[in-house]
Amino acid sequence: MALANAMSVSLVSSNVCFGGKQEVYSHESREVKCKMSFSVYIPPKATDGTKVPVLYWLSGLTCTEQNFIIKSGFQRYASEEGVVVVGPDTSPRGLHIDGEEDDYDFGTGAGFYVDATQDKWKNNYRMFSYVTQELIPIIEQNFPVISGCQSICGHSMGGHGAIVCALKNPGLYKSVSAFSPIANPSKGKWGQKAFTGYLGNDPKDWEEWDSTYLVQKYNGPPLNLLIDQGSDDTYLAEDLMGKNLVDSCALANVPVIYRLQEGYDHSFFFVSTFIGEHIRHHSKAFDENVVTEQPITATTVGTTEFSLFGPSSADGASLDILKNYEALIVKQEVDIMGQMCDKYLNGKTILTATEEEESCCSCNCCRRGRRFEMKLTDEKGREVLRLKMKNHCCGQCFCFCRYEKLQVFSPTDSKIGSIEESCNCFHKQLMVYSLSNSDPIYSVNGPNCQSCRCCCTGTTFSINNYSTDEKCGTIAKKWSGLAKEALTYADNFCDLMYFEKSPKKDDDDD
Ligand SMILES: N[C@@H](CCC(=O)N[C@@H](CS)C(=O)NCC(=O)O)C(=O)O
Repeated sequence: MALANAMSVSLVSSNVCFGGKQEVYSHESREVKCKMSFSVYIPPKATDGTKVPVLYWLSGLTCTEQNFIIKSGFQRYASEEGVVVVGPDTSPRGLHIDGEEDDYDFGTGAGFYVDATQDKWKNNYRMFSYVTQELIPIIEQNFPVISGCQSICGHSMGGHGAIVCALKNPGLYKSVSAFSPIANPSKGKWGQKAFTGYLGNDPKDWEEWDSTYLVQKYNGPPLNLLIDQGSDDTYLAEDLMGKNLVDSCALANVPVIYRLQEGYDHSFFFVSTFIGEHIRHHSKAFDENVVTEQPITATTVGTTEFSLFGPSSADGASLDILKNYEALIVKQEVDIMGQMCDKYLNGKTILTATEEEESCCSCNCCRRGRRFEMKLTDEKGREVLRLKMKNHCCGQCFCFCRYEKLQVFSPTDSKIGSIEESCNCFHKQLMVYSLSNSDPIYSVNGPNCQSCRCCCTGTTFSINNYSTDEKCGTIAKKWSGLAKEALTYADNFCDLMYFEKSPKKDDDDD
């Protein structure tokens, strides 16, 4: 009976939105010992009671449960992806604790998602336990969500709160994302003020609530961590310091995609621009068949790139995922590759590329110019990378010096790099670019024959590090007959790609 009361919620408002319902509820909270409000968006897919995954949203300083539901426009994407979205208030309210209402960045509207230890605050300012322990069962009891299928994201104070909730509860969330998180609160003025008040004067005690320290100890399943940060955010240098968290992730070998978005500020205009991408990121993580985790960091849309393998590493970006694999097979419509695979790939870690989409030109002369999309999957069939080529036919069908550009994306649709065919009439050369570098990171060098695909029985392409010219891989192209060669674009690209250990790494190992 006591449990039923603890779980009961009262409807405050309900509005139809993108075919679903945007609602607000209140309830008496066990953890923060006052009445709390939270928002719940129920997508059309779940309005008949069908259970769907749930995404928790944590807002920033000064917000209630209202700001996000009014300003971000997230409902369009939650409706499309079929995700329930829950957004709690940012602190307890109306407790008449001395000093509670004095500042916008402490007390009311500024709970910082910690469990306070200081006398004045410790009975009520328990937003961490509220979000991670009290709210989840309340939502599972009262709304159509799949138990245990949840992710978390947030903005600023809430962005950091989301990361801390995930770091302190390994495996509780399938993925985590943040907009402009207060990433190293022990070092910034917002964080120092709040932590002193809630946690006391000893900065050592703050480390338990600071993501930049916590990530060093993280030892759980993949976090699937995505962070967006505006480059023109006025709080970036003194309060947010996302780069500290990224560097800490690099040291701890915890993957993070950190995107510095050129020109954006700290406002909900920024959140509303990228909230669709975040919801899709979480939606992919709910799908067990997709690897949202990349072994490296960090894409940016602007000119800056952080890499988990050293801030100025030229081959940063997620193309490094290929280093985890020893070979890539391009799957063909007539699978003679099986025999080859058995022969050459026994015991190797492999990726398989499958062409996804064929459209536009069916005429043979245009087929190299048509749009296509190729999925690279690991041995468990989980997507690791995606290659896309936009349709750029026609008019050039008989030009030998065709300029082609293949875009490389992560499974969550972040652009990682590109592959371009250089304009050389005598031999085939492909250049592999990461996002921020103007120079290629690898070159793929074909034989000295433009039309080799029509006359060779087997061909080898070498993959070289562009700056050192060291060979780091091979593409073995096996001629498989005219009928089959005409079937896919994929087999024009390569049949079998071996990634050799780079000579430099071998040296290091010695
Ligand atoms: N200068 C702001 C600082 C607080 C702020 O920027 N809050 C962000 C989160 S850290 C926010 O979401 N504000 C509410 C809104 O924009 O609707 C203020 O005094 O309100």
